[in-house]
Amino acid sequence: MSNKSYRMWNGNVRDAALSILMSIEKNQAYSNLLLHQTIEKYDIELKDRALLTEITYGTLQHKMTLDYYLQPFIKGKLDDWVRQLLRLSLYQIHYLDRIPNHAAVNEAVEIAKKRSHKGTAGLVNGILRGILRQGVRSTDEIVDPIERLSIAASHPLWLIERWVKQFGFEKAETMAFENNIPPAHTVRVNTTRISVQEAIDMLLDEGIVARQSEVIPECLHIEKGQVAKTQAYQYGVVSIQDESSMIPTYALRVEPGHRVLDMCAAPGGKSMHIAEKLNGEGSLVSVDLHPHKVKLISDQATRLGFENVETRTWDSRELTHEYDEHSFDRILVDAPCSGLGVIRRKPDIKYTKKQEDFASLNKIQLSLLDEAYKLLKPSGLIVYSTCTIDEVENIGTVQAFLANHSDMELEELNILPEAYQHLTTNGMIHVFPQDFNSDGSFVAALRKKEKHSNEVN
Ligand SMILES: C[S@@+](CC[C@H](N)C(=O)[O-])C[C@H]1O[C@@H](n2cnc3c(N)ncnc32)[C@H](O)[C@@H]1O
Repeated sequence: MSNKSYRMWNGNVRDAALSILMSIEKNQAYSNLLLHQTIEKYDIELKDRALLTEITYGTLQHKMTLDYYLQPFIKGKLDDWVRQLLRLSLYQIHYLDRIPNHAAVNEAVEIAKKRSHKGTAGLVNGILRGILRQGVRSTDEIVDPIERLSIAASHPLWLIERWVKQFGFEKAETMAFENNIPPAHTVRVNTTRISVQEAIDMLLDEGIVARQSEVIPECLHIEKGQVAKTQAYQYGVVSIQDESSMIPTYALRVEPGHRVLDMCAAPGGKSMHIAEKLNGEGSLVSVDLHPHKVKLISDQATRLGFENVETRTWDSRELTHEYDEHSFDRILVDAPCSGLGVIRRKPDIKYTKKQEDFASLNKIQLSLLDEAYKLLKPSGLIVYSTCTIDEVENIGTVQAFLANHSDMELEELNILPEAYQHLTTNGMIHVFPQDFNSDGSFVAALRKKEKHSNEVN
């Protein structure tokens, strides 16, 4: 059977989920992008869209647990697509109460018939009916607690071992299970245009139910409806952004009139938050490596109506070729990272990241910070942020940077909203997904001293 002969969407949700999962497994696509593209391309209706998203994400999130459940029922080798079909069918049987078990089995058998022949359909039928009769084994049977957590929460063993070492078992366990829960939907109100209450009312007029966050004042939690298609979004009243992604702009202490640089800016979420804080006074240069990504930043600036945002396609490790040293009051380095804080949005991350990735990321992060240092005015501020919770990329990178720059020091994060204060230490904050139901992230604020200590006297 060639999976390639299949269109992503032929009107059957499970069949589409199977095709998407196959592409992700072969590393041909990222889960969030492929799902989004498929939904948009085929204009899949709301009901099917919700089920397709749930089955695709759920199967991916629980992949290792599903394989553990399936293993006793499988004799011999299976084609990849058959295994994937079994996983997504068992996901529905085990995790989704509203889908009758016989419907999940019948759908699987029909798909197997269409994609192959009666023999495969019989095999799928036999395995799934065997599971319905006997039930699945419990992960409690796994003796070693770290191995058990790895299977029960479906995260690779090395990752659980790493987290237990860095944060202790309890925190690692909570985070691993939290990663399998759908993320909150949040937006940021463009308070240069409208008050938070006016934004809530405007969204409600379009059928969107939103409430103000108790953490960041300009953040709204969306409780019902899709914001991306609303006029409130199109007219630049709100922007879609995770709440913890709003922290770096606070830490940057942007004031109207500042000259600000965002060195890793695409798709532009934090850049636009900075532009809102500038409120039309001062300027922002938003840089990213790839032209197609830089276009996304310009599109956002146009949507929000900011004229003081300049976008550039450049390698930010070489920005001193373009700008004089000491040019900027504020610099954001929202660095490329492993993304371990956003596993809820992109479950494939937990299976594709490798131990060896951390060293190369650490190197890029430090090069970006070194370049930022040169471009920063004396007494200016660099904010280093990531969407990972890994200590090597976070505290590790900051410490290595500080060791090489004696005139830089950590700046207290007392500027952050009150709810975050208990998580800040020495100018750094680590937010875990379980803390506020937001993405996991890290932020450090680094101030350049007025004069280098060697220059005193
Ligand atoms: C975490 S994302 C930034 C998200 C963005 N700040 C936002 O809030 O929407 C990191 C970005 O860094 C960019 N990047 C990676 N290496 C870079 C480099 N050497 N120079 C400039 N941008 C780079 C990537 O293309 C990616 O868009």
